[in-house]
Amino acid sequence: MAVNSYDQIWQETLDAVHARHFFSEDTFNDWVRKTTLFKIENNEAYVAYRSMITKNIIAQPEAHTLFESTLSKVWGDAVSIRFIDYHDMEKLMPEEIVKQRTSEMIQSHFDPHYTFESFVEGKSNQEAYAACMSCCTQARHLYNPIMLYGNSGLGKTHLLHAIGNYLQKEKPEVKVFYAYSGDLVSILLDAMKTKSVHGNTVEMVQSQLIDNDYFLIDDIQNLTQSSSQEVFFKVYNALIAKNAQIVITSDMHPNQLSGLQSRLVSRFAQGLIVNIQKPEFDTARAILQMKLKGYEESHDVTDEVIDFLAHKFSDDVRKLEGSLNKLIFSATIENPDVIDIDFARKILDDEIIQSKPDHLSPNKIKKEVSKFYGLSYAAIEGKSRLRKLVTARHMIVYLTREILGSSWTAIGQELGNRDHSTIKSSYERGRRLMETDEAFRMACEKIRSQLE
Ligand SMILES: Nc1ncnc2c1ncn2[C@@H]1O[C@H](COP(=O)(O)OP(=O)(O)OP(=O)(O)O)[C@@H](O)[C@H]1O
Repeated sequence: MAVNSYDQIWQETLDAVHARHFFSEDTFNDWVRKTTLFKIENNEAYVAYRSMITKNIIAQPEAHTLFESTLSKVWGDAVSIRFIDYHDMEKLMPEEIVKQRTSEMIQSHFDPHYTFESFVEGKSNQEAYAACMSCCTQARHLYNPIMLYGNSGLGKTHLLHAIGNYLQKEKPEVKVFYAYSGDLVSILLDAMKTKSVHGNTVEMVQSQLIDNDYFLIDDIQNLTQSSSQEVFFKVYNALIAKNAQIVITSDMHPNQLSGLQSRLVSRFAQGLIVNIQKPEFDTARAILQMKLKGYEESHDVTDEVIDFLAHKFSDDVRKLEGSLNKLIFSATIENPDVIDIDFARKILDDEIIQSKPDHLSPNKIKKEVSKFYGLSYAAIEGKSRLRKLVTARHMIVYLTREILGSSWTAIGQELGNRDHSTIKSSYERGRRLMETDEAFRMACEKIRSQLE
């Protein structure tokens, strides 16, 4: 019988005992729950307790009888129970103890908020979303491993948890393992330490890791410890051989993963490598709108604020969320009629200053763009619609908004007092050109690098 099944049986037994209200709520949660069923052999069940208080509670004759009758029902056959001190159990059945510990070590927990439904899809992340979703729904794993890479805060962990949550709900029979790579290293190092005392723990952990249908590892770049990489390599190969799906995340492309053995990196390249980029404006906006749900009644946030946050903090969705949270929190204290751009600027001043390159100003951007296109300020600020002038204006608006997050009005002033809506549509035009016009995009990169 697998260790996990004993856990399940004992869990059911405890729940049934709990339902009888034999123990007070506190006694049950503080003492009775802290027991473990290790084994049932020859109709004898071995249950361990960790403190004498627990023992005194569970071994009273009436309680003992209740446990035995309940466990017999759950087990499907009459059993008698031997309550044993955990440390004695360790001597009696070291192997079971080790199995128990390793199964505790590798249990996976998924954040219930990180689901596919709560993930906003956009051009920047749609491939990653589709790859993760399809590995859950398709019977055959077409891409193995799937590797998601991208900067911090762009939703990689969210997608791994979304896979876990989806599978737990839709396919509960499937076994899913998730770990942050640093935790996986600790699990493996712990196993290596206990090896000499209780048999080969590493092998046990290894076989429990392989006994999964989905294997999700977050931030693989931190798996730098070499003996852990050895074990990981074996586990990885065995999982691929049995067609278990592997999904890995990293903050960089596998080719740049310097701390990992090249044989591992080359294996990652055999699957599907997908880049997650920073959310484009519309996606950042949609993320904010979604995070705002539930607050609409109590807080009126203007569209301009949403646009402002989406421009300013889209490099990292964590910062995007954080800025919105800070606004909502401050609004709860200061109680403004509406969360408008002035309120947002006042509250987020520190964040804006931190993320704004301090050597830059709208004027410096105008200067660099004018130089690049060989145009005078007067021509740029004037009314002529010559193509080169129009392009330069789009470039100034686009860069000033992207880099500095300046308001439409401030940018308009820099461009000969053009109005708010002209600047806004010029920015939209600039954004489209970035996607469709290679020359514009390359010019933008060149100017940006000059500015930096
Ligand atoms: N497209 C999205 N839709 C909704 N929420 C998102 C999206 N992308 C990121 N988030 C949210 O942003 C936060 C940071 O995301 P996450 O932790 O998944 O980033 P990450 O890429 O794993 O970063 P790191 O490499 O630092 O671990 C989370 O709260 C997540 O829910």
